[in-house]
Amino acid sequence: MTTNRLELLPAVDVRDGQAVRLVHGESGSETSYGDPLEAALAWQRAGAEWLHLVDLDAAFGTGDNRKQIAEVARAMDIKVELSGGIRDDASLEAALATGCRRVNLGTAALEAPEWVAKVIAEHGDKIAVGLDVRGTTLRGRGWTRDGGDLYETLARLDSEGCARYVVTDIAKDGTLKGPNLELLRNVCARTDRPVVASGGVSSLDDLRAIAGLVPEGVEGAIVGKALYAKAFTLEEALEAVA
Ligand SMILES: O=C(O)c1ccccc1N[C@@H]1O[C@H](COP(=O)(O)O)[C@@H](O)[C@H]1O
Repeated sequence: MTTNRLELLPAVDVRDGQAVRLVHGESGSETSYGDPLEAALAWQRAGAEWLHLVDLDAAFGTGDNRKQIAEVARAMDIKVELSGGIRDDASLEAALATGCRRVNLGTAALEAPEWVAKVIAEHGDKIAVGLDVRGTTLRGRGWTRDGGDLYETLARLDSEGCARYVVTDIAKDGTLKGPNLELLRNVCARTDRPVVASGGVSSLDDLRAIAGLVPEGVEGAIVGKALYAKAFTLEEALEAVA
């Protein structure tokens, strides 16, 4: 169900215990922004309704930050979208046990389609799928491996009842080069499920442009680097899309 106002999801991506931002999702491109809990609490204090919380080590397969991620999720009064390394029953159960509002499945949607269909049927809108793309090719395992065609996978997930998609243009992610509005429009044209935009937001005008796609099915936007780089404040961002 889409709302009229664009939802904003400030991001806290955790690598090796630190809040970081990557460029194009590339391992080794990290800029560190300190303690993840402090970052998350700062976004909550600034008025966020959602937190997009990512275990990057689990996504890359370089370990995990599960205990710390659970502490952050549990400390939040706001809704949490949790992702990274949720690929089987045990990791899904652990993620949902944090009290998060929903989880985002990436690699599993590409490599374990039967399991994903099963958990969509079991958990409904607690499951979103992250469609992380280069061009129209999906990428999994920390965005290091090709995982099939965007629109074929979208059609399959739609038929299985997937409630929502988080669409990331990897070429834009962490670059402050503006969102891929064409990609968002194209995905919205192929599904009636809400879409959360991710990647490239650099300015309040970018957020206003994404907000202009709400009637087409965009429900929210993840904002990372721009907030950490202080291109604008979260308060200004919330005001811009109000
Ligand atoms: O958010 C990133 O910058 C990122 C970079 C590289 C890989 C993953 C990234 N993010 C999130 O990870 C999940 C996918 O994890 P998995 O494939 O399910 O283990 C995806 O939803 C992104 O939100």
